[in-house]
Amino acid sequence: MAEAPFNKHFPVSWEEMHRNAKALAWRLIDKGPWKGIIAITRGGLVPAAIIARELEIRMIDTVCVSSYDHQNQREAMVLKGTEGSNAGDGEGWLIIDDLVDTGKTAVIVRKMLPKAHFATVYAKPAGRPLVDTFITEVSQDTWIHFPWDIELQFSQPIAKQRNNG
Ligand SMILES: O=P(O)(O)OC[C@H]1O[C@H](OP(=O)(O)OP(=O)(O)O)[C@H](O)[C@@H]1O
Ligand SMILES: O=c1[nH]c(=O)c2nc[nH]c2[nH]1
Ligand SMILES: [Mg+2]
Repeated sequence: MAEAPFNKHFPVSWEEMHRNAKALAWRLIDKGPWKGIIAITRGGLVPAAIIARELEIRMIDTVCVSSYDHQNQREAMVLKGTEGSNAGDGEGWLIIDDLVDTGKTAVIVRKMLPKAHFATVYAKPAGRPLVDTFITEVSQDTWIHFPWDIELQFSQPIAKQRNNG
């Protein structure tokens, strides 16, 4: 699959992630009650844990999907679906992921749980129509760097990043 041109970089700290996941919990509390959460691994695990804590949800399961090797999107692999969970068609359940980008992962998981409420912390325009609730939108050519993927190091001035395309 062609490599997406990510011209902009959007690093997210643990504090921002916590704050935004909590903001998502605030949006979701009045849309409940929720029977449980399906976290899309691995990125959905962190916001799912924060939302589960805030909404006092203890029924949590996973759908395991992998579709990127770092920034290169490839065919999505479903490593585990909803078999064994009691989510049924998803009615009353929350699906949580860190972000929706092209929306491919969301399409796959929505098919498994057509009646679930799909919520992400971040959304890019191509995936946005597939999400019921999200907090922050970034442009399609932005790569979001999550705190579990990064470490502190020197960063180029924005002007230099622009010049390098
Ligand atoms: O909207 P899409 O274009 O499908 O991209 C979004 C998905 O990609 C990332 O997961 P990834 O497949 O990289 O696996 P990971 O969560 O284990 O890092 C991210 O966590 C979303 O699940
Ligand atoms: O860490 C990530 N940042 C992103 O912007 C992204 N898009 C798809 N998958 C992603 N993973
Ligand atoms: Mg993921």
